Amino acid sequence: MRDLWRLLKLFAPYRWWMLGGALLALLTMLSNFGLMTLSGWFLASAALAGLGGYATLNLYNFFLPAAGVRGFATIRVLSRWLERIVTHEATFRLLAQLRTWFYTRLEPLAPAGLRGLRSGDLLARLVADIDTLNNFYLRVFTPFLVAGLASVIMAAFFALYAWQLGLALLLFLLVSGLGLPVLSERLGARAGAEMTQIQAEMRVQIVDTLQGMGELLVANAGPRLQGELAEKNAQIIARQGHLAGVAGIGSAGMSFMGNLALWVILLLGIPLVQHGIGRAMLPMFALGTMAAFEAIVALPLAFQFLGQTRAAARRIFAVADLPAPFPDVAGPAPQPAGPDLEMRDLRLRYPDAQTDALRGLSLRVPEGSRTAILGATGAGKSSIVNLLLRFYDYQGGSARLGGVELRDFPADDLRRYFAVVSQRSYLFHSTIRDNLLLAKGDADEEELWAALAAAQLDEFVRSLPQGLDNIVGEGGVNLSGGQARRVAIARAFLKDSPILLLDEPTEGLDVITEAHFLDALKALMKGRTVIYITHRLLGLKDMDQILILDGGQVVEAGTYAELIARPDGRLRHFASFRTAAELSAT
Ligand SMILES: Nc1ncnc2c1ncn2[C@@H]1O[C@H](COP(=O)(O)OP(=O)(O)OP(=O)(O)O)[C@@H](O)[C@H]1O
Repeated sequence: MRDLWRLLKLFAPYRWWMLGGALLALLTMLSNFGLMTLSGWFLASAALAGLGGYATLNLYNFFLPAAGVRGFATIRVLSRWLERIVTHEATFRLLAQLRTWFYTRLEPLAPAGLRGLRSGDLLARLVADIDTLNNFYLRVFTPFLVAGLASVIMAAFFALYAWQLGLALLLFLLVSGLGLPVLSERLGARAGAEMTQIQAEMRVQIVDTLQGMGELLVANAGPRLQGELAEKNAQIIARQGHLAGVAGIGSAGMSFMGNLALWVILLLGIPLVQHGIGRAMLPMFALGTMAAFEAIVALPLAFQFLGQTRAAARRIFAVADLPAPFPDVAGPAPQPAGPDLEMRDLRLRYPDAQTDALRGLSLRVPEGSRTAILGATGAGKSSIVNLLLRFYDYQGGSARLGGVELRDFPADDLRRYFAVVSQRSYLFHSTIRDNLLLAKGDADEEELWAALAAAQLDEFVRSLPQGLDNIVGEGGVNLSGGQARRVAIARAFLKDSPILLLDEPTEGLDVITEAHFLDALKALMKGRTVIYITHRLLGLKDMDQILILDGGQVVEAGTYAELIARPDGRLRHFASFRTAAELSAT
């Protein structure tokens, strides 16, 4: 229940929308009850008046009850219409509120704090669990509130005429509205929980399978995975069958109780008629009982959703409550003296790792200079980028931007100083325009084209049927590797940050594309402080310094000319290997 209470608190800004929708639903329910009871009484009275002959007919006032019936019917239609509008509006607002709230909780966690979660699991929580929570208002909160209030009001109405009838109706509504759903929930709880679990596992497996589709095809592992998925599917179908059976028992039970209530009310009512209650009252109670049951028919489903909502709330809050991997500072942004970087004796260890990725790293990158970082796989090059962007915290030493410790910047503010072009620069499944606007949301058409021109991609984009509005496909599949990276360059132009981080930007490109690509990069480097992480030789001569990393430390530093001149130097060694490898590849 604590989770549901927390959910309600989260929805507090929209409480008037929620209450408004629920009260309109109550009005619909009560006007239906009014319509049925008044119609029952009216028809019976009219019939009795007819039986009494002409004299009684003249005494009988038809007009007032007929107007009442019309009034109730009109109110029922209008309130239902308004209820739909208000509850839908409330639902959309709550959904938006939930998604933004969850995203704001998730953002500070990424990437370090989300390491334990698989992407399929996260996706399920983001999409399916949030949707389930969204059911809370429409399928749990409103039905319970309406059923509770309507039952009391309807039973009180019966009790005005005879307390026995009011009590009987209330008891029937309580037993049917709470007892039957609780029984159904008990019967279906295990299957429901198992189904949620299997569905979650299946979602994780499907996302994983889709991501690794190429490998699976090559390894011919498709049939085995299909078999596993079919097995899970069969397990889900079996649970669905069980739940459908339970739902069937629930709705049959509800019908049975409704009819039983009708009989009991009639049996209680007949002696009351003999003791003075008007005869026309009996049909009124009968139809009223049938209408009263409409208030509780949604409860079995509400109970089912209650279970699902609690499970989804638990899962969502479990992620939202994950501790931030390191505290982010709030408050005014510090003012660094300039875009120069200095690291001293820096130590970085990834969470759960046994050893440090950076151990005692020291380097200095003066403002406006160009630094290349070389090193074997695992030497710690990308860890420097992770550290500068505050994706991970450092445990020892110091790292400063313009004299200010990185830890003293709010992370968002620090990231404004950096633009990144890497081999993994991600393109979203959207238009080229949207992918560019990511870097500068308010960029106008002219700025976008200027950035594309600087990245030497304008001609290509102009040649596309929809130009800037062409879809790039998931991860940029509709673009070549070189084009996708030029979009990343254009983004960096738009962002216009003083420091440029290039993390193996030409990796995977052929030699000619690489040379052209470097031309576009050179334009981007102009006037900026540059850190260029690479496995390639191209472009190294233009660097002011080259740092060679090994085991998370700088082991050699100097200009290209200095380092290549060292007979036993690593650059020389690397260059001979690289040239041999590049030659043998041609
Ligand atoms: N997100 C991470 N979580 C845990 N360990 C990591 C993570 N990223 C890197 N490491 C580890 O930290 C060490 C340094 O990795 P890093 O990616 O910085 O090396 P690199 O020099 O960039 O290598 P490459 O040239 O292959 O990209 C490696 O041992 C690696 O396994």
